[in-house]
Amino acid sequence: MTLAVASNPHTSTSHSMVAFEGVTKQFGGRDGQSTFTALDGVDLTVPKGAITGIIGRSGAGKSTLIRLVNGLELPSTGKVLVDDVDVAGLSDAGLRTLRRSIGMIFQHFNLLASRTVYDNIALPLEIAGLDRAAIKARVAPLMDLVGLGDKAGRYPAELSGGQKQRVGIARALATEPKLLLSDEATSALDPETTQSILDLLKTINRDLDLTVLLITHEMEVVKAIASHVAVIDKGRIVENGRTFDVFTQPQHATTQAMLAGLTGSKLPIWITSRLHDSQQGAERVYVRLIFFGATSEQPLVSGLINELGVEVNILAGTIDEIAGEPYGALVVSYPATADILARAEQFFARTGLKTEVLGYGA
Ligand SMILES: Nc1ncnc2c1ncn2[C@@H]1O[C@H](COP(=O)(O)OP(=O)(O)OP(=O)(O)O)[C@@H](O)[C@H]1O
Repeated sequence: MTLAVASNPHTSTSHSMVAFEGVTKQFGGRDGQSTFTALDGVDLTVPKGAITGIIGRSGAGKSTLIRLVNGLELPSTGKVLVDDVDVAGLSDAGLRTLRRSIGMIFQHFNLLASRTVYDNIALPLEIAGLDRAAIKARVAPLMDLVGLGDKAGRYPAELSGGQKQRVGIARALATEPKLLLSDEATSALDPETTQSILDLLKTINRDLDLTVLLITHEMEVVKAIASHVAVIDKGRIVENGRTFDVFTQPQHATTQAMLAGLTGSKLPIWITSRLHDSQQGAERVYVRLIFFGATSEQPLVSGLINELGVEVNILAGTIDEIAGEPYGALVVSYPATADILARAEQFFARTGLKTEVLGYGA
């Protein structure tokens, strides 16, 4: 572990690869300019060995957050620790060592057009002063790992977007980093290519035990591979935790808005238009049934129908996977008589099925 320093005996026992502690970042303020607060009191830990997503809209502060990790920016107040080392306290040599231990991939790949695939991947190793034999020993297996074993002599202009990002990933891995930063790495790719790059990142995370911190504005990316997520809005972390928890029970309005449609939370207009809040005189109740964990594997819809002894209409739904865990949401309606409502409540309590009453209607 290249970053371990003698003054910190706890480095190997820490569970966080990156820790933001009360980080604020302001820009401007000189020559009469007004200051702009890009990050405001950010507290966040990035667990070792996991894939963590930071999601937010354009201008939320994602790039600033990532640039603080490799010391391209320094916090105005607070601390950024990488493997327990305070980035702001590093000497130039320490900063160079830090940057070699952090790989980075970009939305537009940032390959050198005049260099072949092999030479692009070799570049960080040349800069680090490795000899030709050592470079070859490192680059050849990396090309195989990213599936470009037969493209060594090709130039970036001869590659597809997905292949370019594979070169970017191999280059990022050349110095055997412990942390990979991904800045919108799939935003310029089509959905199918995005999926193949996300699969590759997942494989690398697992096989190389590499911590991944990715920033994105695409919920799909987080949902597909990130076990942990932080939602950033106007420079503040408004919500964070396990992706499954945040996506199935979003607490903040920004998260809810960004998730609309992704996890079956947005209802079709033909349903919302017939709903009202009052139970008074309503014929039917509209309920969202949420399946996850143990409840995703049981025949609970047929159980509900049997229990109530009336027809249950299924109106909308989604069955999906979030960060590798099954998740489903079904919107159903059934008669809103006192007896049936009470029996449904009992059924939900007994089975542990999570539900949400959406409203009442005809
Ligand atoms: N060097 C700088 N000087 C002044 N303002 C800056 C600087 N860097 C970033 N900002 C401002 O800080 C805010 C956050 O920018 P940042 O690039 O971190 O957002 P982002 O979430 O990555 O957005 P995007 O997805 O559009 O890249 C923006 O309003 C931006 O204009």
